[in-house]
Amino acid sequence: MGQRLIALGHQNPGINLVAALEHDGQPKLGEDAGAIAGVGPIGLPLTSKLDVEADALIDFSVPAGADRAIQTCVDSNIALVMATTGLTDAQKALLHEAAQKIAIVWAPSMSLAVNLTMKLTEIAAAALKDYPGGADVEIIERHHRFKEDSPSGTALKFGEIVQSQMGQTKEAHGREGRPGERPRDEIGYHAVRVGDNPGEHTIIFGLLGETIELKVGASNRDCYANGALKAAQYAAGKPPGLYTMADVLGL
Ligand SMILES: NC(=O)C1=CN([C@@H]2O[C@H](COP(=O)(O)OP(=O)(O)OC[C@H]3O[C@@H](n4cnc5c(N)ncnc54)[C@H](OP(=O)(O)O)[C@@H]3O)[C@@H](O)[C@H]2O)C=CC1
Ligand SMILES: O=C(O)C1=N[C@H](C(=O)O)C[C@H](O)C1
Repeated sequence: MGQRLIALGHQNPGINLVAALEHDGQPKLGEDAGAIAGVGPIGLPLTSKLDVEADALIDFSVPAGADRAIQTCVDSNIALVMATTGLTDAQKALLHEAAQKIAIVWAPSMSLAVNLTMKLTEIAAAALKDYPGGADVEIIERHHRFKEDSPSGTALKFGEIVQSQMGQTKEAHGREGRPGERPRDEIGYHAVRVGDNPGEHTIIFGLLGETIELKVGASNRDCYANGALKAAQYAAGKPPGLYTMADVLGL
């Protein structure tokens, strides 16, 4: 994601890239970030410390990196776009705390199509919450083989949206053996890891007699990078608070 952020940020006239950050142990520190991202040298060496003025920082890294990103933004009083998934409960609490001091856009998916599908999911879940006989909700996600967290942050967010409307109390992560009849008040999650898939989510509402499926998929990762750049523009200069991609996109 870092490489696409650099490439698309460099091409975007509304963005001025001032630093490209990596962790202390990254062997490419000092190399030009544009060259690494495939757009040719842009005069920004990969660095592990933010030592220039900036309006916003975008974090696509790992949970350990997210901690440092939050601290850097609070210390430097700059806006944060938190795109990293798989955060611990303690890190989520830290984000809420930091949002008292700085503007933070926090979303498991920066994609317009995904965030719009979240709205559609909310509508479907609200409409089906009292459906006679019950509606079974299953969420299937597919991602590339390199993904470290499962299920995806986006799948969990879809589940949260469904749960907020329909009130399910149980979760199932895959099924095997003889788990028996499916409880009505369960959300099922299924994480598929295949090749270089940039991300697909399907939310199934299964009724007796018919089925609704909401499906959203990326063709490449630029939807996430462009969304994150838009979120940075939105958050720069905003008062402290926790903002969503729905805020950024006006959904
Ligand atoms: N919100 C959204 O729209 C999206 C979110 N994501 C999320 O973003 C995150 C990154 O995804 P992706 O780019 O595919 O992952 P990658 O593994 O390709 O990149 C992770 C980057 O973080 C670096 N890193 C590793 N350890 C640390 C550390 N301790 N501190 C700081 N940086 C570190 C890695 O460096 P090194 O190469 O040396 O290991 C690498 O550059 C994931 O959580 C993913 O789920 C992804 C796409 C969209
Ligand atoms: O790791 C990825 O690739 C992605 N991660 C995010 C997630 O966990 O939801 C968003 C997107 O689906 C791509």
